[in-house]
Amino acid sequence: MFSAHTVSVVREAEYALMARVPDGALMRRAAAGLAAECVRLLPRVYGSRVVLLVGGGDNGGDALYAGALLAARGAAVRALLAGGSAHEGGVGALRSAGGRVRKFADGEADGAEMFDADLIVDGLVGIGGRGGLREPHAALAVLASNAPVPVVAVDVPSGVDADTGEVVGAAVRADATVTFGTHKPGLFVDPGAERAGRVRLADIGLGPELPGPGLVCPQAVDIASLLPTPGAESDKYRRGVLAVRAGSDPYRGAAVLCVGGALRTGVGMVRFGGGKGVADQVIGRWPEAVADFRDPQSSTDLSPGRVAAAVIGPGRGTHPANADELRALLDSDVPVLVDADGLTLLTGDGGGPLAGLLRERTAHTLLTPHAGELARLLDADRADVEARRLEHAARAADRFRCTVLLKGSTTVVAHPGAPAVANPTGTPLLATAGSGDVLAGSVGALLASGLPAREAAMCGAYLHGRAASLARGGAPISASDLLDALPLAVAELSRSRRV
Ligand SMILES: NC(=O)C1=CN([C@@H]2O[C@H](COP(=O)(O)OP(=O)(O)OC[C@H]3O[C@@H](n4cnc5c(N)ncnc54)[C@H](O)[C@@H]3O)[C@@H](O)[C@H]2O)[C@@H](O)CC1
Ligand SMILES: Nc1ncnc2c1ncn2[C@@H]1O[C@H](COP(=O)(O)OP(=O)(O)O)[C@@H](O)[C@H]1O
Ligand SMILES: [K+]
Repeated sequence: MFSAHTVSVVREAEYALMARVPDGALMRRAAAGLAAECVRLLPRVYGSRVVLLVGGGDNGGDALYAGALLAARGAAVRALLAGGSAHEGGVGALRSAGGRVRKFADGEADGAEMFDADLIVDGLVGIGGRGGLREPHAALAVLASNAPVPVVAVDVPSGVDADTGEVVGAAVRADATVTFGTHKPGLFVDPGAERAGRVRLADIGLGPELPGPGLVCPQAVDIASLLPTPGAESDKYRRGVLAVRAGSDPYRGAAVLCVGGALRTGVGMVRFGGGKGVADQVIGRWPEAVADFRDPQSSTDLSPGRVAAAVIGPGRGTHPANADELRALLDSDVPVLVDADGLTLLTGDGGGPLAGLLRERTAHTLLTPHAGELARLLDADRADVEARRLEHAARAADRFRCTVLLKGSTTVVAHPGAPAVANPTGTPLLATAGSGDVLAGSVGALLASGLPAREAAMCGAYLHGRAASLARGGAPISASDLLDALPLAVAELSRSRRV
């Protein structure tokens, strides 16, 4: 599990560590880690051309000391200083090692050194960056991103907010980022994650000073250890029965995809509740599902003994009868996942009785909105939700006192009082109709297997993203392809558990 800490936490930890180590030791450790990554990225060090982009703070200092280490090994290192001042010790070290330093003039559009370089090191701003990049930093960031040369970012790509991943205006697009002491949340959450490239953590001895993380990014082994596996004594009831309330006459496919997502993730049984037209379609595709034609609003089917969890919403409709159905589910003691039309009902909940029920629930509850749905739930702007995904998911989790999985370019999971989760898997190919219905079924299956909502959400999002990558080897996929690939993703994780 990768851990990330916010800037204020990192600063506090750094102060505590600095009190115990000699002056300048941390920067030298950081520079050594950065230089090692540069060596990995260069075809060879001796005779290579390295350009450092250097801002006025310690981020620039790291770049300068790393440049000095490379210059000492025979690289031709040039530093372009953005602004009037730069870390004095770093400038001195680079010059002593044979590197050259020049100021990048305001309004200069050239930066020719960059286009001839073998590597560009982005030391414009790190965790001290505030707001969008100013000039000449912004111009340098654009030139570096356009040069056909690998870029390594120091601590965070300049222009990316380290805490949120937000990008306002120009930002460096790095091939690799060397981050110090701990990961920063913005390296795992888009749009920042997309700018960071491959992220490597350089140890500067900060670990003992750090409290628990603010955000985690689970890896295959973490998901594998959470994933329920049937044991010798398992039967279909012990493995978990999932109630699916998805689909309606106009949207029958949503029911088929949601039930399929559950079955292909692994569940004891799916009980599908809905009208005859849609139920026939579900059973036609998935004969192993059990169709329930009883009044869907009746809560008699919702005792925890009968079903272990329920999914409601995909393609279900937003009529008053659907609101009654949702109310009955929220009123039960069964873990519930609310998606799509279920979220719309929550949004249009005049006076908030449904939201009130949500807040009072003691059973696990999970909302799975995309950015548009979350914006409506919070009465916020969709663009703001996409720019600052963690903040908005956390706000919804606090407001509704439940777990929130926000879908999109980076899927994030928020749960009151627990570290946020950034999902590392997935591809933009997932942006295709019906893939959210598959996710809802898949996460529902994990809830029914007994995982708590936060863990079910992180496992389901991980599997869904892996399934998309495995489905057609990078070619476009449809939601149905995801169903075929989900078992491959589960099997891949099972293998990683055995290693
Ligand atoms: N504090 C420590 O113990 C350590 C810090 N380290 C490095 O130090 C960095 C933090 O250094 P600083 O606190 O000096 O901060 P930074 O160097 O990240 O940024 C501050 C500088 O950037 C300028 N700046 C801020 N926002 C800007 C914007 N939007 N446009 C243009 N210029 C902007 C400021 O005027 C200032 O000159 C870390 O990211 C890391 O690279 C490492 O050396 C490890 C140890
Ligand atoms: N740009 C993207 N990159 C990665 N995943 C994405 C992207 N856009 C959407 N997704 C994923 O695709 C799925 C789409 O779900 P959703 O928006 O509910 O669509 P639908 O309602 O058509 O099923 C979600 O799992 C989401 O995280
Ligand atoms: K940087």
